[in-house]
Amino acid sequence: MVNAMVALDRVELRRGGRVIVGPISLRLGGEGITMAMGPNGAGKTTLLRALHGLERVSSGQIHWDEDARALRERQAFVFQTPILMRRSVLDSIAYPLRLRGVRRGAARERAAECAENVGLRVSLRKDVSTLSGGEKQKMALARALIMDPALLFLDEPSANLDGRSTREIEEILDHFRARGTRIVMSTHDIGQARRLADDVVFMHHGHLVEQAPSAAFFDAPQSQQAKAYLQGDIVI
Ligand SMILES: Nc1ncnc2c1ncn2[C@@H]1O[C@H](COP(=O)(O)OP(=O)(O)OP(=O)(O)O)[C@@H](O)[C@H]1O
Repeated sequence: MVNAMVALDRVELRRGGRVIVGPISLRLGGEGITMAMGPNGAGKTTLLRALHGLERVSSGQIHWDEDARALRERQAFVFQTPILMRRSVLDSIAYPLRLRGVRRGAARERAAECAENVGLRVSLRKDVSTLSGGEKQKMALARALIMDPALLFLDEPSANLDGRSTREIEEILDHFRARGTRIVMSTHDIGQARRLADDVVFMHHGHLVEQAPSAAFFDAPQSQQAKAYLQGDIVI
């Protein structure tokens, strides 16, 4: 297990003629669950996407530690709105394995196990387009987990889920953290953040406002913006 994972050095992302994130400098360690928090439009999704390599950085640098290379070779992203393919649930989950040349029978067998692990209790022969929002999210999580990722990004993974499904997802994430999966995720669910986070990155208007271990952040947030956000007030 690595002790440090990634350092952002004055990273800025500009889109449409304006800065949407940055400049941000921060360092993330190599273990546990980092929770990106902050109001709508704070830049959480953009930050996660940039870390996953989906967004071009306009200036500054993202330095991955030498030891983090092994993590990066096995990374996955669960999007807020799952990407759907015109396939059955089983074949959608199996898809990443099929892409890597795993035979259909073996890939489907593993896909069924992953569906079971995330509590996806539907017929796996169904077309994914017929799933409910929460079921689609679980399908997306199963599809990410089938690769047994070492580094997992999740953008509000339980935004569409009811309480029970949310807890099921949290148990799964807990389980993967315990197995050493490094998780970086975002949520607006403060209860979820308290339950899961090891450390918090709090953003506002594209800037990093605060970064702290979870207990310190929730017990004694330092910034007015974080205090307001945690109290459910409007963040100015
Ligand atoms: N491709 C883009 N072009 C222009 N602006 C963008 C682009 N992507 C994101 N933005 C803007 O950047 C800002 C940050 O967006 P982002 O989705 O990262 O925020 P967020 O913290 O994840 O928000 P939410 O909690 O609402 O999901 C927003 O103002 C958004 O409109």
